[in-house]
Amino acid sequence: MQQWIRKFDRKNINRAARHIIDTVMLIWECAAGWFILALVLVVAQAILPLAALYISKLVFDSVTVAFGTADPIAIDAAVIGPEITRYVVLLGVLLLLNNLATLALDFVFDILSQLVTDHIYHLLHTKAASIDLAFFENPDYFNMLYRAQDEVEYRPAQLIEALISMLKNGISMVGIAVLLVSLYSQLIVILVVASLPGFVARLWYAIRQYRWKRRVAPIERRSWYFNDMLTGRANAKENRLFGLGAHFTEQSDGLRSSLRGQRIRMASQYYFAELLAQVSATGALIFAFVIMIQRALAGLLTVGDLVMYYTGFQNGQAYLRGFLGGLAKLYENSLFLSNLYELLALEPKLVDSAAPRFLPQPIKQGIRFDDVSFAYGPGLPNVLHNIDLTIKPGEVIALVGENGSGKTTLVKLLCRLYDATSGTISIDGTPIQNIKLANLRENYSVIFQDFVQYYLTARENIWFGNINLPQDSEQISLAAQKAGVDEMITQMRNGYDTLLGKWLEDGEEASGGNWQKIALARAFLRDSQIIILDEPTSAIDAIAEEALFKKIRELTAGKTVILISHRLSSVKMADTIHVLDQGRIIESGPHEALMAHNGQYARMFNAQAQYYITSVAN
Ligand SMILES: Nc1ncnc2c1ncn2[C@@H]1O[C@H](COP(=O)(O)OP(=O)(O)OP(=O)(O)O)[C@@H](O)[C@H]1O
Repeated sequence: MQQWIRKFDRKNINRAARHIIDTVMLIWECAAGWFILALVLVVAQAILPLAALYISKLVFDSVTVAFGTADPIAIDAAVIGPEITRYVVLLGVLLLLNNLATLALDFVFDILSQLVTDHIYHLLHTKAASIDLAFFENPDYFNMLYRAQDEVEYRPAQLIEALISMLKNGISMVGIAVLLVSLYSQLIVILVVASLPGFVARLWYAIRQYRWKRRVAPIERRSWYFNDMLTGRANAKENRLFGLGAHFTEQSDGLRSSLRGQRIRMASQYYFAELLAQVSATGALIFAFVIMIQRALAGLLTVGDLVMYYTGFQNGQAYLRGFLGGLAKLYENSLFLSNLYELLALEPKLVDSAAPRFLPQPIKQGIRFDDVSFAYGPGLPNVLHNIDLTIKPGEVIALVGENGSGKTTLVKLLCRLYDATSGTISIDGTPIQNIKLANLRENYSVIFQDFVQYYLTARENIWFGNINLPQDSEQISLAAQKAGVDEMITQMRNGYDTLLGKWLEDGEEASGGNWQKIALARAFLRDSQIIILDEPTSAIDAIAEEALFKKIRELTAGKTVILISHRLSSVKMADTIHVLDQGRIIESGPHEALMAHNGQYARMFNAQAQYYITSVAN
């Protein structure tokens, strides 16, 4: 118990209170009108049953009086007297109104929940689109995202439900409290004390469940990963060819069974606590009933009073249970929403400086890396060391080197997807941190090796390269021609409006090389000063690749081009080739100079050439 009290400390309460207020504000922001309507209906729903209870007491009393004065045999069902008739009609109207209010509230609650859930998704998506790339390479972020997303479908709805339930039951409870105090004030104490165990059980369970969910997020994500691998398209081929299906299923079953075991253990503890709460509530009801019977026998209560007080106590228990349950649920949901607020509180670190500049059009002096070093995070080793590099405007440069030598990282720094750990990257003398981020990125046209295949139309796939153009711009097919994919697109069922990929109905699948050419077309569409192609032809056949690189200058028309490729024969036309090795530039120069130098580049080039000669000879 002590441990539990420690857990339920002031900090938790403050945090929960803050999140409840935040959530109410959030509901207000996106659905003020519906929220007000819900409140009106809640008040109606709280008052109507109380009024109905009072009217039913009047009916009972009138019937008792009629029993005392009239000959029961003579009482005709059709003639029950004007007073009783009035009460019964009124009772009927009140009950009907109450049912209508309940229905209307359910409907409003449904709409309210959907509006709030959609609004939260909007906030989540806006946040995910604005934060730094670094977040997406960090498991902590994915755990946070998983926790926030896992709950977003139903937590806001539950929170609204809890709020509504609290309000409704709270108002009704006050009415019942007044009624019970008028009979015997201690009844209220019995009511409250008997309801507390249930409240405590729910609160205890909420905190346990919240902590458990935080702890198991990585395991749940792992289990989802196996689910994706088994049900997704990406792994379908390998699963079959390597026979991995059974292995992944076993892994997934193991994780799910461990999670299930933990869940069942927690649930059984909760139901045991709930059972104790029910026992205390039933005991309290019987005890209160005995007191009421004593008072009736003493002549202090009419039969109508007895029925009203007994029903009132029973209802009071339900209202109090509803109120405290609502409070516990509110607390529980606010705890879970803290996952969402934690995510929404993330702020990008890569932001504009106080007075950002714009890139000159055109760039005159070029790009400079001065003594740039970089590590992907605190405590991680540097993957780039003291890079000095100059790229003149209009120059075509190539970055080559073994896997993991740092080529892509260098380009990511230039795009300011990360900031260098030390040293400066500048364009025309201005450090890129001082250039407006949106303007900097507008000036790049980048295709990374892990380019995106959008399961949308071919047109959209290319148009995404420059969404400032109209979607029917002729430049889209020109870009496709440059990338050598126009013919393939026009031959598809709906030409540029053909849906690509097999994700949606009517989609047509493109080959790996054609997907890559479409990505290239996307890069060519963008009217930017700097073009970065990171292994842009890895999936393209050798002839198409050769043709593309031969006319790269023509295709890029005087722009600054950075090429990354492992096929050295393709990039030998670059003005300057920089060879990276373990995060350092070890050689730089045009192809001929590097060959004459007979260093690492010459060794790599000769090795590849040797392979081609051997292949041809065979
Ligand atoms: N997000 C990341 N977090 C931590 N380390 C990373 C991350 N991305 C890359 N690295 C590490 O940085 C180093 C350089 O990787 P980079 O992708 O820049 O090499 P590369 O030369 O482009 O390789 P490849 O030719 O295989 O594409 C590698 O050691 C890699 O493991």
